[in-house]
Amino acid sequence: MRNDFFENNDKLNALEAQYEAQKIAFSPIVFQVARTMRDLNLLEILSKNKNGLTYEELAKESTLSKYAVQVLCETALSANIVSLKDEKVFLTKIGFFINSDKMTITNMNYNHHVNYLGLFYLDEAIKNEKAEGLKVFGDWETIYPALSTLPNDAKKSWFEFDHMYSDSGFKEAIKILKELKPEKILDIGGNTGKFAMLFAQSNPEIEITIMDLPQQIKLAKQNIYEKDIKSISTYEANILLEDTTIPKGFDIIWMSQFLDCFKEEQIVKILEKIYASMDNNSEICIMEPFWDRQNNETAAFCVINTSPYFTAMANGYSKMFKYTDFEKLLKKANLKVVEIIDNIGLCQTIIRCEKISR
Ligand SMILES: C[S@@+](CC[C@H](N)C(=O)[O-])C[C@H]1O[C@@H](n2cnc3c(N)ncnc32)[C@H](O)[C@@H]1O
Repeated sequence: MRNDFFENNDKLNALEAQYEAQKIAFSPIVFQVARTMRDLNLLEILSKNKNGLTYEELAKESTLSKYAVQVLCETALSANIVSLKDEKVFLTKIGFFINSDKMTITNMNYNHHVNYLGLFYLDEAIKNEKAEGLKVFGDWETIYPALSTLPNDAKKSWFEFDHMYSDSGFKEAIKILKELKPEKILDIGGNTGKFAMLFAQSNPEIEITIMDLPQQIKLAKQNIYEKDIKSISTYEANILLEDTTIPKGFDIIWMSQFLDCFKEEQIVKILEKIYASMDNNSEICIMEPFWDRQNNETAAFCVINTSPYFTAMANGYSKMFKYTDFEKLLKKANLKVVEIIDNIGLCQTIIRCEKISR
């Protein structure tokens, strides 16, 4: 496992560094231009015209004005999204990824529809430890109860982002959980039931219970009903409330991209609550994208840069973890790590833990 990401990152000379700083200063503009070119089909048109197009030709094919095409293409040129040769515009490899790569498309939609407006309030959110950016969608303390009622584009982009990263690990995760031979699994933060339903479809003999907030359980119940799955039950609860207890009798307590929704003190309390529900044979399986356990720097970059969403939009206080920080919380909750499995799906790690005193 590599863990040297972003080391030695101060090697540029002053001029190079100043240029990099301008890329950051103008990054919202470059972002919006790239997205607009993607959404107005300009990148797609260029991808189909391998011999390049003049601004006039691109304007004609896109039914936009020459001014519109040129203003977008010049920013795209400066960002290496297109190249220009003999007055013709060509799509570069970066342009190709912006237009066609699923991960780039999903990240861009999520940043545009969920984060863009709210991140304006990041400084307030950082100071107040409150999701101040969420006011662009309504009067909410955290995004979780708001998820099912977000504007359509935001809701779709949020779920696509969430599902792309966690779903990519589900198949392997199911195999790993099955090998542990559980009879009953509790899926805390099971959201709309995607994991539970996938699990249940191939393992109908194993009982699985989804625990989540009422708004998500409502959607999960609908999905389970539509698929007519009998082995899934639901439990509506806010895990943070003092009087919420974790039901006993589960062999595996599964949490996928759940604990990153909370601050450190809350995570320890949640783990202690779970600990109290466990018997000597039960174990906790946590799936999280830890930035220091990724297998490449691109993935580490994506995971790290999800954290400011938690600050400005989700709750004001949680983040994506560095594993070396997270393991300290497990210790505090008296849990012993028995196995760490990296490279699950796009970016996930599964940690298996049991009670220290077992
Ligand atoms: C990032 S999503 C992860 C969903 C799913 N496990 C996955 O891997 O895609 C976090 C889930 O935790 C739930 N959640 C957040 N705060 C909660 C709380 N206080 N009590 C119970 N569930 C909560 C959210 O409703 C959401 O479904």
